[in-house]
Amino acid sequence: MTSMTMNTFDADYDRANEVKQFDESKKGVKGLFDSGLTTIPRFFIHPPETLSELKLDSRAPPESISIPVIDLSDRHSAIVDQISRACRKFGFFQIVNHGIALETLERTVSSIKAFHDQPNEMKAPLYSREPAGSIRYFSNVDLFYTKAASWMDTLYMKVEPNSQTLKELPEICRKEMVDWHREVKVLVDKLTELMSEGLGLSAEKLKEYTCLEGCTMVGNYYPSCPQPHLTMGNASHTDGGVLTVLIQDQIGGLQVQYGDLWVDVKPVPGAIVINVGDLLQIITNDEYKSGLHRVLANSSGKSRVSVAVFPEPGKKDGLFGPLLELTSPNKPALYKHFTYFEYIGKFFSSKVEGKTMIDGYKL
Ligand SMILES: O=C(O)CCC(=O)C(=O)O
Ligand SMILES: [Fe+2]
Repeated sequence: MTSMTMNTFDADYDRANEVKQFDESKKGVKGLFDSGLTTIPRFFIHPPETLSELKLDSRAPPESISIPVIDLSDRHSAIVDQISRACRKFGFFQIVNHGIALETLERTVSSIKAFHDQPNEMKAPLYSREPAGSIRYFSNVDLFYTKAASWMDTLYMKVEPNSQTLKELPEICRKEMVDWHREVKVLVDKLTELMSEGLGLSAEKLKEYTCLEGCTMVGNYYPSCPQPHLTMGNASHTDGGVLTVLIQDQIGGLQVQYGDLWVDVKPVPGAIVINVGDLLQIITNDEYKSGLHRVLANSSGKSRVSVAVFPEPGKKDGLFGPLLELTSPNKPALYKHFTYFEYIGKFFSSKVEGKTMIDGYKL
């Protein structure tokens, strides 16, 4: 343990005050980066356990362990089979030949980059942690809960069920995000069918059960970090929802845990990353896995951008739990039932790191 990492957790260090000042500046990590700093503020330094694990990165996984890239123009049965296997093994896969133009993906990512690259005066009015705010920007969703902040800023956009909020999107990315939202809805429809078939269920089953009428989109921005070995881009977590649709630029840094290895989700031009969320792991009674993932602090010299879409169940009073079809005397339900309202309330009042909603509902 170096003295520097020890200092982070020193009693003398007025962490609470530094974090508060950072938040009140409304400038985000981008603001820190623009100030030209060469050492990161201490509250970004991750604990020794996390940092020592980063050093193990040289243990690259064997070639045979890689996140599948699935060709959606393949034979239907082959696609279902590959998706089913990827959801069971990693909870992550990428898709190509999905019918969405490369140019559309690039425009979406560029528009989010343009939002974050604006002068601070343009973004500061949107900086907020007000949970009810549909369109807002912040650095670290869990800044006041987490032990160590991560080197990222986020534009948060809750665009459904109230689609009027699409009109409130920042002008600089409005058209692009409206277009992306439309494309993703069609894609999610198709994916839930394939994932449902991959469980041996009818194509419509998962869609009907989850009723994905809500939607949150996030535009993540990871400025280059002067001390990438001391922090994270995005601390390890699982996503809480049913599935996540993610696009990333070509910089890289997203990794998925498999056993005790971290496997890269390598940027593939034109590919879309899909991952299983905690709710889907619960619904499928552990047939599908919600993959633990993280993003390394970016040291490329350029800012990394990703755009994640989280479709959400529309009915908050709806009950969720393992599907009856996926339980049997040999494999009883592993989770209790709960309302989505209760679930989402818990989700937003905890830190991101190591987060999993799974444990709270185990029987
Ligand atoms: O930036 C990435 O590649 C991943 C983002 C992510 O995990 C998230 O927004 O939940
Ligand atoms: Fe995530």
